[in-house]
Amino acid sequence: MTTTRNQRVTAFTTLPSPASLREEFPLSEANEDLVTRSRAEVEHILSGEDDRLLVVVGPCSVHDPEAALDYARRLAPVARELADDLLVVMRVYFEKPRSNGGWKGLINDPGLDGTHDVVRGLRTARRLLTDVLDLGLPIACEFLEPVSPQYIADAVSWGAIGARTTESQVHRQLASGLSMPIGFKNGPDGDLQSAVDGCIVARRGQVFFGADDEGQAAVVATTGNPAAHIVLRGGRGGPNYAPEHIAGASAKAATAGVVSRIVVDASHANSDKDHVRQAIVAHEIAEELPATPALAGVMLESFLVPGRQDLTDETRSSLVYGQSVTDACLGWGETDRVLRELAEASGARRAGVRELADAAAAR
Ligand SMILES: O=C[C@H](O)[C@H](O)COP(=O)(O)O
Ligand SMILES: C=C(OP(=O)(O)O)C(=O)O
Repeated sequence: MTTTRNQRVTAFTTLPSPASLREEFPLSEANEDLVTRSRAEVEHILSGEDDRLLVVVGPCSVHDPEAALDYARRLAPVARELADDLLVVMRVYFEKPRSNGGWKGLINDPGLDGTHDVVRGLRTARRLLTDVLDLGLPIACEFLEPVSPQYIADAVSWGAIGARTTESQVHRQLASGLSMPIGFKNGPDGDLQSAVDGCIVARRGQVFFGADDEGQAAVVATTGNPAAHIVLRGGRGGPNYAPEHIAGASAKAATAGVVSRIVVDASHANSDKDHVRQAIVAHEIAEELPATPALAGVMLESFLVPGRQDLTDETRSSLVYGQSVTDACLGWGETDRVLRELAEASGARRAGVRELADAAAAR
């Protein structure tokens, strides 16, 4: 007997249903409130109703849930302290898009060793999400696999569609149905139009292939996501975090009828993936912030220990605790300093806006 089916498939492993995993690791009522409230706060920052600065900060990728939680325990009190000026959302990224192969994140390969125990990855991810929420921190994720959001998105307050998938119809459709604001990165080559187009498509209701709560293949119909917005992350031609880049992107977004406030990623091609440079970029953004009204938020890649390390068969058992195995990150000490610098700049911008409003009211 010959067959034309699945000639290159070696295995199908059935996943637990999203509903059963959520039942195993449920969100408490307090955590549901936190997710709902923080999603609304992000939306209000994007619309300008909330004049604080959104800061999406945390490891490039989670490879060690204990170290990520350790990081969250340090971030949570700082986030609370700076909450008048910043809305801090922690990067808890489980899915990594790779340029030319490599480890694809904790959900895909929680053992970091090519064993790809995805069911364990989903459980580990969900447990960490609930632990981070328990500390009072809202969560940011990149969504990469079209079905994985069903397992984790209820815990997420800000989502990204990454540079490598911003042109993908599958990801744009997915964003149209996600319950939180979604940032579309500009393309790896620096192309802004792909992010604008992503926002346009995501704003509209879509019909596409997906999975329902029971994990059953389904046709998904969505309302559209009005909070889809642009994230500037630099490109092959260089960085794009300067005030003129932000103003240009904002004008382009406004013309296209999408959210015109912008998030800037201080990492990736805006800092040439150099964590030392990332702190300089964040400093420049802070300096310009009072005169950059269209800037809604900043993304930082940060972990406990500065820099990055290679994940290989040789290093797997002796990895440095709290250091990134993907992109280089700011260390905790520098992160704390940068967050305070951004809070001060955001405070100055808020005071300036209030002064202008008072002056207008007095006229
Ligand atoms: O943020 C992470 C990385 O920039 C992205 O996943 C690509 O990484 P790579 O170029 O090392 O594959
Ligand atoms: C992969 C990421 O970024 P980008 O899509 O901008 O490369 C990321 O933020 O982890």
